[in-house]
Amino acid sequence: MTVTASKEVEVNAATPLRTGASFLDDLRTGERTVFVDGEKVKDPTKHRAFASGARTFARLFDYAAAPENRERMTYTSPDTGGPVWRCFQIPRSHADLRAKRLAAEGWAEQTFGLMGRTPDHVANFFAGYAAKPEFFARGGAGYADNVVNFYKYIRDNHKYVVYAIVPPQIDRSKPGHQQSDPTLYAGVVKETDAGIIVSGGQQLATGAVYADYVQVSCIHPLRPGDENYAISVAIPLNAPGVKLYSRRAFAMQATSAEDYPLTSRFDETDCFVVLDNVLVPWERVFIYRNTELCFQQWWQTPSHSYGNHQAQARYATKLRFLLGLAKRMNEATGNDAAPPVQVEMGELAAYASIVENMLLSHETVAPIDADGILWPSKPALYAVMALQSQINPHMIDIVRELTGAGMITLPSSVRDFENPESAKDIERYFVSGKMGARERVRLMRLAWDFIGTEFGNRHQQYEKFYGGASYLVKTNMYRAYDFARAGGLVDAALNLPPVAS
Ligand SMILES: Cc1cc2nc3c(=O)[nH]c(=O)nc-3n(C[C@H](O)[C@H](O)[C@H](O)COP(=O)(O)OP(=O)(O)OC[C@H]3O[C@@H](n4cnc5c(N)ncnc54)[C@H](O)[C@@H]3O)c2cc1C
Repeated sequence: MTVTASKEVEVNAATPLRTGASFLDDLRTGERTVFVDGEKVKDPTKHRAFASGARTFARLFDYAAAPENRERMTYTSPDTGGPVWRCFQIPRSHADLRAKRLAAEGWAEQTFGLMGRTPDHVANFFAGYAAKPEFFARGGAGYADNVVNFYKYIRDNHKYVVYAIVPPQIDRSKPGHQQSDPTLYAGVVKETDAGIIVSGGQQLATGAVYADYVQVSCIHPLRPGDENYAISVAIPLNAPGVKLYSRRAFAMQATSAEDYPLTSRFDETDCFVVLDNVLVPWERVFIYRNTELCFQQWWQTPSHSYGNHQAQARYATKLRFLLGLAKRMNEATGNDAAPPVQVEMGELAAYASIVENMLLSHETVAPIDADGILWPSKPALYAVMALQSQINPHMIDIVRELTGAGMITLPSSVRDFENPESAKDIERYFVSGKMGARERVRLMRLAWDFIGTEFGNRHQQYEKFYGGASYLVKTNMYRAYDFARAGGLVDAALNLPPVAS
């Protein structure tokens, strides 16, 4: 949208911040192709699998648009002068990155860290791309403009982008072009004047049911012969030929919000994406048939660092929630004051504090490059990501250990409170020293939904894999660590002067 200002300077008019109501309207009329449970979904805002998730996303939009959160959640678009989400801000100072973290925590606190791909995740990747247009220019004229223009468009119009950047797990022993059919992996199959035609499948677009665009690219290293998969493009989720296959929708199993307090609100869904001859106009192509740029886009721009700075702010929030839950459960069981329990809680608190403080370290040990762009500390980022697949299950195990049968010894559902005959016993026996039966049952249900339900278990898989398989994340850490300094110490030890006799 452009208007002419009085002094005849052309400026872009600011699009008002997106509200929950406008997001739900867009979703209702978006006509995307989503399959779940044998059904083609007409309207995700009405379908049992997605309606409650849609309402949660709507609340996030409203939270960011609320005047009292404006300073925290938005900054001023340099192009329109209007407020836009802070996740799009390209940090140029340590204070900028801190402001971005506070915004990420603002949204994460609304979901207790239980939604990973909120609209600030991939937005941060695009901020990282836009910070380094010269990287994309290496692929040829026009690609830098394409990525910057798309970034400005999604920033100034408050668009929600997700990504599918991992090839399907069909046969990992072979590269894409040697699979039984080379069009199984998402890649270019034809080039036209209007754009490229993309076909194939890609995993795993979390949040895609609710988003406006999906970035399709590849984070795995590609080999010679894989050029067709070496692309980075943005595709509207309602473009002809885009199909989303949702995994089992946990919200459909939530018999009541009382019994499944988290499942019933925070299922963001994960979708396998199928592209069936989808036309991507050239303006939405950022990398084209270039294996080197496709791989390096994550590391030679700050995209991966910005996106995962947000992810770590979300994770730190979730761990704070876990600590709170464990504490409340100990209070309910009466074990809170037991010294061995406090030792276990101290261990949990140590892990949570490491994550929190490494997040702060992203900000304080962040170098600013020659272009004035701030890069969050890579060693601090990858140290936690590399260990997350180990510490997360260990922390969950400690909570399981602490609660004994507390999350299982519960009435079958909230309806047992409604039957006077069962309610009498439940109100009498399901109490704790400090809590009435209803309060205790609600707490333990919350814990079980966090840990034990399908929703809770998917989260453990999420924390292991959202940033890639751990052997790959550890490779990122290997690349980020200052081995020269470490090796220098050993050299110094080997060259110590002789000990005087
Ligand atoms: C809940 C969830 C949500 C996700 N959301 C998204 C998303 O929004 N967008 C997105 O693009 N991706 C997302 N991902 C990540 C992504 O789709 C993959 O799960 C992730 O990159 C790992 O790839 P893979 O699952 O194919 O596992 P594989 O690459 O097949 O690896 C599986 C396991 O095999 C072993 N292995 C394989 N090769 C090696 C090797 N060379 N050395 C050592 N061990 C090896 C390791 O144990 C590894 O963990 C998500 C994943 C999950 C679980």
